[in-house]
Amino acid sequence: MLLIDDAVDTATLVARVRRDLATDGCSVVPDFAGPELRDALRAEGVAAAPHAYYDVETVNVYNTAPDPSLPPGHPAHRTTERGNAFVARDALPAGSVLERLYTDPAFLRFVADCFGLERVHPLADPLSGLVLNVVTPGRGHPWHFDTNEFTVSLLTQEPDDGGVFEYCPNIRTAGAENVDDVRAALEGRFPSRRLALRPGDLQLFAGRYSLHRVTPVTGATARHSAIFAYSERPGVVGTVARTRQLFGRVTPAHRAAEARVRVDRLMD
Ligand SMILES: O=C(O)CCC(=O)C(=O)O
Ligand SMILES: [Fe+2]
Repeated sequence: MLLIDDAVDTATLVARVRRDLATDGCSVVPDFAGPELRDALRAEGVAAAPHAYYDVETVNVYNTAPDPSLPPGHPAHRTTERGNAFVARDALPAGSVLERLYTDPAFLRFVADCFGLERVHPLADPLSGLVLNVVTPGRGHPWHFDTNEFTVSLLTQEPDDGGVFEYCPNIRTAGAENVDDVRAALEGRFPSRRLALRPGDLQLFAGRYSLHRVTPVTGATARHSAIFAYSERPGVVGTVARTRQLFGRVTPAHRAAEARVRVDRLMD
């Protein structure tokens, strides 16, 4: 097993994560990666970061195009600049700890158990399944919902200051957008939580229902986090449009597969 030590009482850990996810949509396993792995992960992030695709994009929390037909005051009208940048999976070296962890069968089992799923699969997407999220000083990752129902992430480098993960637990559901609450959150009038993440901490998060952001990074050090995306169905590939936005390019696999997994009718 990679990273998951046989000595770890996985059943107890999974039970705790499931409780956290049920109540908050989020759970953190502190020190998931021990000191030696932390150094390797940090080095992998630092080596990969120059490959990040920078394009300051104007986005709303749903990552949707402007829609004048929505009523005035709808949170979709409110836009900000997305200042973070992603390194695509294919820019990480083969055999990296991140790549091995992402596809490790024991880790897949652990993730599936934590989210109460029969199985999870690494995405078939050559770019977006495993990414490094790079937030350089002065930039942040603004409030948004994820397209994926759940993600797993691992902080590989901590900023000197700022760069805090903040979220509004389960502010929307599969059946209800709750736009009044979302608007209140964007105006700082809705309860949120802040996570004090340290390098090596594993975060399991239901990001489709919990509005979240990374506050602007200050100081000299960039914030790096590895984001692991999984799907319940094998073969999931992102859309051409979204892939181009995130990485500035697409692959033949994206052109070949414009269909994608949808489990609800929420805005993107
Ligand atoms: O980097 C993080 O901790 C959060 C990233 C995130 O929310 C995302 O990539 O959708
Ligand atoms: Fe997110």
